Amino acid sequence: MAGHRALPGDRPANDSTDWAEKAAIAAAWLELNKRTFFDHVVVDEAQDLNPSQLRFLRAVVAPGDNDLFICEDSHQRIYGQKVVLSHVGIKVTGRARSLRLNYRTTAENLDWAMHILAGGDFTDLTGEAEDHTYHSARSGPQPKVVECSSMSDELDKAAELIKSWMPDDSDDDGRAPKPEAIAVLVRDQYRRQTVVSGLADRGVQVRSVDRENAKPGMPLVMTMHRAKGLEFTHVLLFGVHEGSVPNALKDYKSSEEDFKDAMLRERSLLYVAATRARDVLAVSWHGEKSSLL
Ligand SMILES: Nc1ncnc2c1ncn2[C@@H]1O[C@H](COP(=O)(O)OP(=O)(O)OP(=O)(O)O)[C@@H](O)[C@H]1O
Repeated sequence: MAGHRALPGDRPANDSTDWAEKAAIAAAWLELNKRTFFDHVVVDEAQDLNPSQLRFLRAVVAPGDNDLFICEDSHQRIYGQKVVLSHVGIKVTGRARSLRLNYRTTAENLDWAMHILAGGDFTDLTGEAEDHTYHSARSGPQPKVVECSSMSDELDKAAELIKSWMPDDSDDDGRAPKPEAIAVLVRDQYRRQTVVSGLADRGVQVRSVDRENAKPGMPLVMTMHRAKGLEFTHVLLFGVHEGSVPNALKDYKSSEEDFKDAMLRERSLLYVAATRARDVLAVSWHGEKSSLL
């Protein structure tokens, strides 16, 4: 079994090639020399791998029963471009299965999150259109939608919400959330800093989380990208306004195809962020409401 994690922050291992190029070179070497190193490889979050990384994974494992086990969710593709597995030599025809039951979040939160996906045109790694229907057997409150008049107002409302979510000393029935199970998710590091200091000014101490593991004891503030794969009992999506989520995407305006794909990733980012909430979800913005909402 092998593990590989590709993150946007991956830096070139030396000055000449980046990780995608290394994967392409390694795949070509393995194919040319007819070498494999593993009998079985399990891949998670495969929607975020690029073609050369997938080609490398195909090349490094010996063809046989259960050689490659790939988990992917095209709705959570927040990095990279669309890939079709058959184009990189991975044949899955007739062997792919869709999982539709969400164990994490409530039906109310899931419905809200699926509504964001509904405007997108998603395809899975087999190249088939992906439908947006998931189910949850759990239920809870409707997501809270908080329109604010200014940044200061949005921070005031965020502080109120977090205080109301914080465990009360008198709670001893075990149902109060742990502080670190409360998260504020923001678009970028700049907004993260604004939220951390704005909440501190309002008497709410929170912990900013970057690459390190989150420590317990305080609510957490992190980017939506950083929250991928994590879950919290309470989540506030802060600053969901036009120009933030979706981002301005100025770099993609020259090609319609690239722009559409970048917009799909923005949709996925908001979907990923919303589905981090197990129980309680709130979303706030000021200015122009996000067109994805
Ligand atoms: N069969 C199950 N019964 C009860 N709870 C489950 C079951 N499977 C998963 N869960 C719970 O659902 C949540 C999500 O599970 P998991 O992280 O494995 O899903 P995932 O598909 O990797 O999520 P994502 O990709 O959205 O981060 C976790 O809290 C996990 O404990």
